[in-house]
Amino acid sequence: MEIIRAENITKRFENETILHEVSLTLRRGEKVTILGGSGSGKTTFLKVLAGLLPFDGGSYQKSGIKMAYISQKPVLFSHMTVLENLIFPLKCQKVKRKEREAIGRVFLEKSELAKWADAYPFELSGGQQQRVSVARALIGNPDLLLMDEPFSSLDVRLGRDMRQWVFTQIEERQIAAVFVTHHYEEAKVFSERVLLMDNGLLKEATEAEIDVFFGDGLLYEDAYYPIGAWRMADFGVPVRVERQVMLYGQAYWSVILEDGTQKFIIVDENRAETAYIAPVRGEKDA
Ligand SMILES: Nc1ncnc2c1ncn2[C@@H]1O[C@H](COP(=O)(O)OP(=O)(O)OP(=O)(O)O)[C@@H](O)[C@H]1O
Repeated sequence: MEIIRAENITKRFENETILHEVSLTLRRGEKVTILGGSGSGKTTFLKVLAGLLPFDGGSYQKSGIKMAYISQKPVLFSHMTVLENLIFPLKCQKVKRKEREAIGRVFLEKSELAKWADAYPFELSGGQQQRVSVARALIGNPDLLLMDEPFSSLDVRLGRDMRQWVFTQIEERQIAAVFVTHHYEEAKVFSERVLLMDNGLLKEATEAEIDVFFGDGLLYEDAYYPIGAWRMADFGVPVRVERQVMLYGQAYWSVILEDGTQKFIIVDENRAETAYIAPVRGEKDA
């Protein structure tokens, strides 16, 4: 059974078109991952699906489902305790106080937050606040979970444990989910369907494109260049710039070193004095 159908969604901010006729249909319990470069429009699309942003063109239909949205950064009510924040969705669903507090305490236990039940958000670290956000999204028993890199602010162990817990909940309760991530393992493990947002266009991603996205290679003019391990260039090395290659919004430069070898480099715009040099086709980095 279809739960949402978004067709040809166009979204503009001022005069710039951010989403170009993006379509997505989801069935009950279906899980998709969306990958894409920074600024490609993933968050914008997720917010449109969540009903948090209006759109300019296309159509969006939902069957009467409960949705929850987990943003990159936690958004909690500052005047409510952790427990009150957590059980807010149950309050909206008119679950009795005693019952919702009991459910809340189980969720607090699962998210290793039991001792913070009566604390206020400002007393928690960013990672702890995010755990409250994640638990709050699940507690209301959603049919569809929209997740925007929810585990990226957690440390490695907690991120892994939370991810496992959320994935298990999604599986057991047949929750449909749209998951935006930069994490290879998350994308592969989580869903069979991986979509790629490329400058506001959403398309199915091939295995090769997924590998490219995760920095394992560069597809250019039908050739595949492994670029797995980045090396920092000595900026003193003179290079002759050949051409620029655009890939998922990222500019690579093909350059020739003095000894004639060709390299692909990414110039880190935040640190103009550094460049990252990648090995060219066939070359394995040490
Ligand atoms: N409220 C806004 N007003 C104007 N422009 C916006 C607004 N929100 C987002 N944008 C622009 O829309 C584009 C897409 O942003 P979006 O946050 O959807 O990207 P993203 O793919 O989620 O990126 P990231 O992976 O870095 O989170 C960006 O160029 C961004 O600057």
